[in-house]
Amino acid sequence: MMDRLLARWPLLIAVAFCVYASVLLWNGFRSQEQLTAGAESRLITEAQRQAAQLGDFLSDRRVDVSELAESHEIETYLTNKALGMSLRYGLEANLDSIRERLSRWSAKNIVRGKEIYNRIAFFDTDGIPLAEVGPGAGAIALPIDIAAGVTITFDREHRQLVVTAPIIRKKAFVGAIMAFSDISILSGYLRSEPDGAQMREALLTQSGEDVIAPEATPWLDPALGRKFADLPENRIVPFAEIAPAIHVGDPADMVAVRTPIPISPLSLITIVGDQQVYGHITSRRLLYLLSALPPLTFFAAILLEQMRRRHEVLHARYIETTRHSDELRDRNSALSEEITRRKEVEAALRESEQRFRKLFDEAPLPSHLIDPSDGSIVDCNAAAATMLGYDRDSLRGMRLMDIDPIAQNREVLWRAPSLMGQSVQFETQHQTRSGEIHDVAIASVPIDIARRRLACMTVVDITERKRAEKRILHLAHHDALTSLPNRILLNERMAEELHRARRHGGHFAVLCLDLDGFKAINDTMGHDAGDVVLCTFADHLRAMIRMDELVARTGGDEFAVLLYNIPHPKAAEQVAQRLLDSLPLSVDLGGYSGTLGGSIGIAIYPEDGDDCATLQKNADTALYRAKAEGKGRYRRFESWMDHSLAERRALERDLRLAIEHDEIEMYFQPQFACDTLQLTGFEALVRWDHAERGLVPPGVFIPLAEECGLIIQIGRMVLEKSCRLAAAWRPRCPVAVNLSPLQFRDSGFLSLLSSILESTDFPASLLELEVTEGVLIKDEEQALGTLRALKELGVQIALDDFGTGYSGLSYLRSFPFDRIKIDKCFVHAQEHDAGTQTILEAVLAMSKRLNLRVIAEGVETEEQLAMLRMQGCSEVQGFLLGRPMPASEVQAFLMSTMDDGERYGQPAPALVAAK
Ligand SMILES: Nc1nc2c(ncn2[C@@H]2O[C@H](COP(=O)(O)O[C@H]3[C@@H](O)[C@H](n4cnc5c(=O)[nH]c(N)nc54)O[C@@H]3COP(=O)(O)O)[C@@H](O)[C@H]2O)c(=O)[nH]1
Repeated sequence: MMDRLLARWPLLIAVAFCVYASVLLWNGFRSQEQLTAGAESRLITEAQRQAAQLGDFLSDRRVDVSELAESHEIETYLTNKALGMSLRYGLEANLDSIRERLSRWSAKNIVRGKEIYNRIAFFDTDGIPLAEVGPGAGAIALPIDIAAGVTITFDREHRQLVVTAPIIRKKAFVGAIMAFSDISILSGYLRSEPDGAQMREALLTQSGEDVIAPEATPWLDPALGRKFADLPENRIVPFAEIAPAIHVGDPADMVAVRTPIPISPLSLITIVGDQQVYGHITSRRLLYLLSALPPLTFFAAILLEQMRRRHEVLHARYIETTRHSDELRDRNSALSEEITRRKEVEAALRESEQRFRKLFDEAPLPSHLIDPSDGSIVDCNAAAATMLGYDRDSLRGMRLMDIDPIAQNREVLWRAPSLMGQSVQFETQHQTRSGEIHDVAIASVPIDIARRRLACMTVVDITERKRAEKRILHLAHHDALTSLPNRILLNERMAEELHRARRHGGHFAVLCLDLDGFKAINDTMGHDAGDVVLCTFADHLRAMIRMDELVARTGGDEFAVLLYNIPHPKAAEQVAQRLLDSLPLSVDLGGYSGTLGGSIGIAIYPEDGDDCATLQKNADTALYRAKAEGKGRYRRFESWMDHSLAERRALERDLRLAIEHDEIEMYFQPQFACDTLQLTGFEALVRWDHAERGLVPPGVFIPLAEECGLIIQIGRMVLEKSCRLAAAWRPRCPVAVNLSPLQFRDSGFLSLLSSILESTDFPASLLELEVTEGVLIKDEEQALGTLRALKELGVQIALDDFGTGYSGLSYLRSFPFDRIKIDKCFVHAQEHDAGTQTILEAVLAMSKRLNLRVIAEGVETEEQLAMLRMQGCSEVQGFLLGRPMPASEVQAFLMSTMDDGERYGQPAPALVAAK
């Protein structure tokens, strides 16, 4: 900023000078004004003083004439006349004395040696002179303005001043005294400086027609008198304004002023050279000239500044032009190099084009040359023509959209990039001449041929890959058995719905369904039957749930329903109720017809969870609750249900402590031969007597231990204790130990078992391991291997809980079981359900054929025992015959049984065999 200002220093100085000069000029103008006013005032005062002198002279004349009119001679005459005195004998004498008086008086009024008055006369009321001195002029014109008193008038004809004093007696005009003076008497008072002097004076009558001056007054032409008479009083007027044509010296340099002379009809005209008035004052012209100086300086500075700027611009342009010409020279040489290089490149390009043409034509992959500006097929190779079923010439005239039905949708993928010379890859579809659609992958590269920017599109037929992808995608998101969406798709849809609900609000619900009774069918009727059941139930669900809602299979017999954007939470419960109302579902399994029930757990967003995992977990918790409350019902998740989770954690903690402190005890429940009721062995069952919780049933803590892995430790302890205790019993007696799936699959289990058998010295043949179907279903091959290895150790193997799991009768054939254990629910159900009875009979018949022993557990009544006997069951276990007892009581029980041997008949085969 400062630099820019400093660069303009001439302009700044000019501005400063202008300001300074303007102030000086302003002051000059002001003092010139004051001096002019002073000079003019002096001239006017001088003129007024001169006019006052003349006025005084005239005033004296009035007094003179007035005194005459008052003189006693006239008084006497008038009195005598009034008394009727005759002219001859008296009045004439009076008139003589008046004449004498007039004569005396005239002789007395002398100026510059000359009598002032030419004539003095006493007139009667008719204007007839009664007495007079001086040359007579006859009567005067009447009337006289008596109200005006003594007046001074100008007699044009005789160029004389007339002083008239009317004589009034008793308010009546009785005569007048009039004195006549040559006007030259006044001009004697006027100043005139004819020899080049500047000031001149003249008198002018009111009308301006008469001029009184001491000399010839060419400057006061009577023709101009009117103009002079009209001049404003006591105002200085340039002479040139009044009489431009009159030359008195230089009229342009003269000024005039009119000053009225008191008590007379005359004005004093004074003209003065303006040099005389304003001579000592700076010329206005000079001041005006000087006042032009600042703006001129300013404009000159601006001009200089503009010239400076222009110079700067021109200088900059000069430098720029020099630089450009240098650049131009450099570019010219670069251009000629470029031209040479381009020629070389063009030659190489031509060669490359020829090579490309050959490659393109003979390429095994279909290829098209497309003009991206209009999508026309410029060329294609033989492979492309073959693939599409056209000849090459026909294809050349077509457009891409003629062979690509969705080309328009794909245009955005390739057109603009191709126009900009970019390579792109995209997938689309091509239609053959016969209408067949192929999925294709296109690799498009830009290519310039004959100065045209083209896209070379190489086509790969991916129809098969697409089909496979679709299949894989479907399989990844759907259950292979029922074709329902699987858990993955459920999770995806749930995540989408969660996103929607979070943004726009609203509710959605997850319903978890579990089939009641499925396991029994699966176990007894086999996997194929189970599959039919699952498919039937899936179809039923699909039919019950709206098309726009999602039904998924999430596990074995577990299903889920996703209800999108439900209007209110109750809607989910209504759907659940409608589903339950549609159950139980009848299934026809080739001769056997059964029914399927279900339980439902509901979780609703956002009340029951605000993320997918929580909602699913809570729906599962609610399902668990529904089943725990008796199946065939729905439950919506409630927060207290979560408390059971907290409770579960506390239980886990206590269980760990119990294992640590060896608080887990062994109980043993006796087993008997069904027909003789002779003791055949014991089942080892754990008991946990908690200091505060009391007796915690294994049905509670064993599943928990399985979930948290503690079952490995408990199982080892149970096995070890059972073998150790049983080894001490006499007589030796078989003991069945429950083996959890986790233990079964534990890689160290076989060596653990061997070492326990060895350390406890318990015969392997007396040990029976009870396994459930759960150990088999995951990996049948491995399970079979483990079972065979166990058999090689010499232990017995029983299939526990038969009828409640997934397995069917086929398992009995495939795996080396020694005994199967019919679950207590079958034992209880057979009493009033003919179907269960039939299944039981079939199982027993098949076991017999396979030479398998069958033990039925949960026998509580004589009726149940009787039925089992009737059906040919080999062994029984149940509260009717003996409850689980502490280890400490087993030996006594064993002894009593032996003592009471007759009551129970012969020992069961196993016991016998053990002996
Ligand atoms: N892996 C292990 N599992 C074990 C072990 N100890 C027990 N368990 C399993 O816990 C479940 C419940 O066992 P429990 O409460 O001990 O019940 C057993 C019997 O008391 C009960 N039973 C026997 N007779 C009757 C009867 O007449 N009525 C009736 N209501 N219940 C009766 O049956 C259970 C024995 O079942 P099972 O093993 O299937 O033969 C249970 O599943 C046990 O397996 C262990 O050490 N390891």
